[in-house]
Amino acid sequence: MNQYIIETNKLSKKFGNFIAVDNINLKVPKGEIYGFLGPNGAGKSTTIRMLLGLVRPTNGNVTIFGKPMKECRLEILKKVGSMVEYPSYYGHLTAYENLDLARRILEVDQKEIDRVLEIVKLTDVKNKAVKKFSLGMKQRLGIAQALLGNPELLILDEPTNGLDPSGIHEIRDLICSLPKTQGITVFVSSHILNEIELIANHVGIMKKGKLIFQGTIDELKGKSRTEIRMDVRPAEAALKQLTTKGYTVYQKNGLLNIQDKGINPAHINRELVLNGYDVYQISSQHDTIEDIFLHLTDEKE
Ligand SMILES: Nc1ncnc2c1ncn2[C@@H]1O[C@H](COP(=O)(O)OP(=O)(O)OP(=O)(O)O)[C@@H](O)[C@H]1O
Repeated sequence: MNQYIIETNKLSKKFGNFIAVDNINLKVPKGEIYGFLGPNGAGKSTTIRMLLGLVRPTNGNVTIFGKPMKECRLEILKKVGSMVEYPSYYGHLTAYENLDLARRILEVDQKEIDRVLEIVKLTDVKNKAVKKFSLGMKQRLGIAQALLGNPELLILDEPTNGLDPSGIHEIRDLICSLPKTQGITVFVSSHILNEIELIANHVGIMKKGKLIFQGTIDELKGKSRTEIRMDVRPAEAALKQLTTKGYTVYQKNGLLNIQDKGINPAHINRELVLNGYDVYQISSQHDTIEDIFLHLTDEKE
């Protein structure tokens, strides 16, 4: 079988003349947590709706479990669990009763209810009315519902939206456990990199409908730039010296700055000192992964 659980080929969606999703080629490896990132309006939800067959692509196609969505929709969706909006429940019914309704519609065995409640750690409160649940508990119940029938793939659209830090923590731990304990591949969207960085091994980053990055978290970190700041005198002459050596240098507030990938402050320091410049101060700073994300998704760029 194909090594990718989800693959899209030039997947696109237009609403009138507006291109919400523009030619994206997603590759989601089996057994991994794939973080689907991007600012609000970048096209994440529209993509997810196409993955679930809820929205028809304008162009391109979706392959899940190696099968084409267009022809094998029902067969595929039997093995996919999803939570794409705030889940809605009957507040006066218990967690168990709500899941019982859902599992009847899905035609899965009643035993599934206790299994999924255990995974999301809601067994102790299964007989409590859902109206008494916190938002975090409701989200966990939504994930429990998505797990009914033991899917191979779970698709979650912003599952931590609106949660407090402890609720976020609970959902994060739960998502992290799923590939290991249940062998499930998880595709999860978020507009917050920090959340995804802690759980995902692979990420796709959307900006204005385009997939501008796809790869591992380590590959994303590899895009980090180093910024070197120096107090060198005389500054003008030092700037010329470094420029002739091929560095792109600019002057700001009397200091010289170089911003690039893979530059070494020790090499620059040596170059300056050996050529008779006085280096009063030199510092280097790496982009954090958050800086890289903001830089990639910056609307101005
Ligand atoms: N049915 C629709 N008709 C017209 N435009 C739409 C429709 N659905 C989405 N859009 C537009 O497509 C763009 C992408 O929306 P989408 O919801 O996919 O983004 P998103 O990345 O999920 O952001 P958010 O997190 O805010 O939902 C937005 O500009 C949105 O206004």
